Amino acid sequence: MPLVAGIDSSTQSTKIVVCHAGDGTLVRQAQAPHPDGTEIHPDTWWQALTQACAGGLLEDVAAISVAAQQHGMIVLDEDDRVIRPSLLWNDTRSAQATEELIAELGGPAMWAEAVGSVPAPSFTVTKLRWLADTEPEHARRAQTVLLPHDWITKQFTGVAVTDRGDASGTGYYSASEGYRPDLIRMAFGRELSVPRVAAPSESLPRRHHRDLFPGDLVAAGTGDNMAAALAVDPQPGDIVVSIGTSGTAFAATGAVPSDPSGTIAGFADATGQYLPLVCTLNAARVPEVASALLGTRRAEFDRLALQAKPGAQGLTLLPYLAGERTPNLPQATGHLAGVTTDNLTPQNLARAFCEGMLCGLADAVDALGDHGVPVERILLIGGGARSVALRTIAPQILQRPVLVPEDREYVAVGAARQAAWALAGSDRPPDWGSIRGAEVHEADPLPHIRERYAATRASVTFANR
Ligand SMILES: Nc1ncnc2c1ncn2[C@@H]1O[C@H](COP(=O)(O)OP(=O)(O)O)[C@@H](O)[C@H]1O
Ligand SMILES: O=C(CO)[C@@H](O)[C@H](O)COP(=O)(O)O
Repeated sequence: MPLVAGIDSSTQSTKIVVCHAGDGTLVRQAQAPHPDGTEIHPDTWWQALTQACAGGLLEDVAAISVAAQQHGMIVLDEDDRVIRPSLLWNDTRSAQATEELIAELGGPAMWAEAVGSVPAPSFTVTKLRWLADTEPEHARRAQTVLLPHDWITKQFTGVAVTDRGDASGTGYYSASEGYRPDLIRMAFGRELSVPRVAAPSESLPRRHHRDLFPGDLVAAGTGDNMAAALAVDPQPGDIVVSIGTSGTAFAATGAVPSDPSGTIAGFADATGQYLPLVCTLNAARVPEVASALLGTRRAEFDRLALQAKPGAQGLTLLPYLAGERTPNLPQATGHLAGVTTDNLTPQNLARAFCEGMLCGLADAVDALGDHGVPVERILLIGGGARSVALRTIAPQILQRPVLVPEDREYVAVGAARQAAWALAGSDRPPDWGSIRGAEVHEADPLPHIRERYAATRASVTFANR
């Protein structure tokens, strides 16, 4: 049976899985870390990819596909050289540019109508405005704008190609109408060259880096959330919640809900359908920060959080440690509220950091429900899904059964499935059995924790950072 590989170049690391093309059986995998920061030179991703491929990881692989963190802006000059490090999805310095662009098109509803989403500072279009305003010399040299997965794919194929899923996060691409060069002009002052949008199962010839990947075919690739959807194949009623650097909640739908409030991004998926998605900036790193403060390893942190009573005796965290995208508070900081002489224990602190982060995701799930997306159960993935504390507390806060599929790098698996689809040349992706071996977590919902979280948020005035 031929082998295929999926590459996930996400915020914190590059992960690669090699699978059987026919049924998705995992054969081997590798990963390499990325440095911290909200601005990264693409060469760094290439170094991590090369490191993960060491020892012939891709040597007998027939087709590969690259999925990557969405939205990052990579600008190339006329010789296809990277002009400056990429501003990532979690870089909030284009907040002012975002406000300006929303107003210039006539308000949020006009954006939702034009491209399916109201831009947040994550979106590429806002970073283009920031570049034009702040670094005119770099802007002057820019000829092409790419996303992270486009750039990595180009290293193998030599051509600038993207897919509708990742393109739908730029802010200048409409899943129904294609590119909107007028919006690039509006943001940047002139047009830029953009990658061709490949069909979902298209394959491209590999032209470069035979040393890393001797096989012939490269699939179109996609954004990391779109690849995760391809891996777990959410059915009607399933909401995928991913706890990575970002927290995301999304569903696969035939039609996209148009949300002029900007809470729900109207992304396209990697198959020809849609992926309405809510994204927070603060997810796995929230408990990580508390764990570092407490000097605990992960298992010990989880034990502490589960020793505390639900509600952490009133300790409430608003988890906006990195600013926030949903709700739209790019300059916000985190708040720990309700501290008393009795409740500031390591157990309560651990629990409050888990609960606060999950309350943000519960709001995200509710937003999808409020816009008509059926919400019956949660499929929990991402690095944070490995935490016993988060798995246990999630059904209490998300107030639905939580299924945790077997421990896999689902973004990389989805990319591998896209590679298998391109290799097969079939109408539909091959059946890989999606969420095999899922563990089901159920618990009585604890709405009072969310009510206190909402009341705390309503009581806080968010100062600038
Ligand atoms: N066992 C675990 N318990 C809690 N968090 C974990 C565990 N394993 C990994 N993580 C967290 O998962 C995060 C990485 O998740 P991942 O989905 O790979 O992120 P990204 O896609 O943003 O690079 C890290 O912040 C790490 O702390
Ligand atoms: O911006 C979004 C979604 O719109 C993020 O979900 C990024 O795509 C980064 O994902 P992770 O690396 O955190 O998984």
